[in-house]
Amino acid sequence: MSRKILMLPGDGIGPEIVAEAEKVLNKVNDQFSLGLSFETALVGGAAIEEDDTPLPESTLAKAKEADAILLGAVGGPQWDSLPMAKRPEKGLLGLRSNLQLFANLRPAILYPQLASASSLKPEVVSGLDIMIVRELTGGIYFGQPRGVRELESGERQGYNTYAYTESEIRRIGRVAFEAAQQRGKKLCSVDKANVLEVTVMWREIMEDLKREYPDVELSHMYVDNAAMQLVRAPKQFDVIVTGNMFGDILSDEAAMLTGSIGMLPSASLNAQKQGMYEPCHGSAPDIAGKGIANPLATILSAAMMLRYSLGEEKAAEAIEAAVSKVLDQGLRTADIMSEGAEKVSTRAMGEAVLAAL
Ligand SMILES: NC(=O)c1ccc[n+]([C@@H]2O[C@H](COP(=O)([O-])OP(=O)(O)OC[C@H]3O[C@@H](n4cnc5c(N)ncnc54)[C@H](O)[C@@H]3O)[C@@H](O)[C@H]2O)c1
Ligand SMILES: CC(C)[C@H](C(=O)O)[C@@H](O)C(=O)O
Ligand SMILES: [Mg+2]
Repeated sequence: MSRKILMLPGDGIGPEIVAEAEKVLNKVNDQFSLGLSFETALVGGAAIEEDDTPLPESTLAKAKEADAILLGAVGGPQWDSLPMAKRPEKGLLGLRSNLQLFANLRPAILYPQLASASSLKPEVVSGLDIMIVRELTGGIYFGQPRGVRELESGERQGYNTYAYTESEIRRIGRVAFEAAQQRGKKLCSVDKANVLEVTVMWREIMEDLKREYPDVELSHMYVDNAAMQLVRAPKQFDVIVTGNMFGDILSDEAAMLTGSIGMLPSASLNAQKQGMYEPCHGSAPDIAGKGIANPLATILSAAMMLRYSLGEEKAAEAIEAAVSKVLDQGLRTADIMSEGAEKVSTRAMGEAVLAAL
């Protein structure tokens, strides 16, 4: 059985980190006889340069055919002045919406070896293991109408629409309840139901779903409080479910609890469990081309791919164990460096994971 993996390196540090993850995937492919075949395509700024569009038809076609996709990152300052529809980020958003990848899983796990790399006190974060379930194809990211219009006064007004249908909320709610059932059985739904009608309905639907999952303890929290609680006492959370934009923000915040955004992987799944896997961070233009980016979030995203889209739990665990081993060996990229550790490059970190496999 051959399974197709599409690699989309993208921009900035994307190609550097995807190269390391690809080596790791190749190695487990051999070790576990996974029958994976790889293809590469352009997305984001790299595709704009080549094809004048952030999501070429050929890339979308390959993405639809693939069993799973591994994406590096898109974007960069050289494309920031383009009109919204032509920006690199539209390539990523287009993939998410075209493939209906509505369920974004962002686990924030603190490796014990990195307790001192977190900006929070070790006792606050030690043992941290939370899962943020972010809705990814709706909400204010995709709501219509949107744009910039001119008012009668002649002043310009920018506007976006925060909208969710009941079915969109229900399907992400189910993913989150099921995730909680397989973990600590606690689900916190994050909203702004004291101000926004759409999230009043969100809260009602989560309450309604609760009856189908009597073993899960459901709580609700306003997003501003959630942002605060995440740094005050993050271990109170097990699974968090929230909309697209709140999830974007809270997951970057959660990343820092684990020491660095360079450690946070993600899975974006559709109803068929086809998935796109990517680190939560961006293209990091400030360090691109220097060979110092942390490839572990991307390597851990490859492990999530094996687990969620390909059903290869053993291979996924092998990668995760290898990552843990290189951290045990004291190897650190600059972002997670601490006293007494050995600072290594992107490539050296990738090679160390390979060796640990
Ligand atoms: N999924 C994606 O493709 C994605 C996600 C976020 C941002 N972006 C895009 O990336 C560009 C830069 O955005 P930003 O600066 O806000 O966010 P960013 O995540 O790219 O960078 C934020 C900070 O984290 C650091 N960082 C990020 N990843 C790292 C890694 N693997 N190792 C070490 N350090 C790392 C960067 O050096 C930077 O200081 C923008 O164009 C943005 O739209 C893309
Ligand atoms: C690049 C951007 C469109 C994207 C998002 O906002 O979803 C990124 O920040 C992410 O978290 O994957
Ligand atoms: Mg983000």
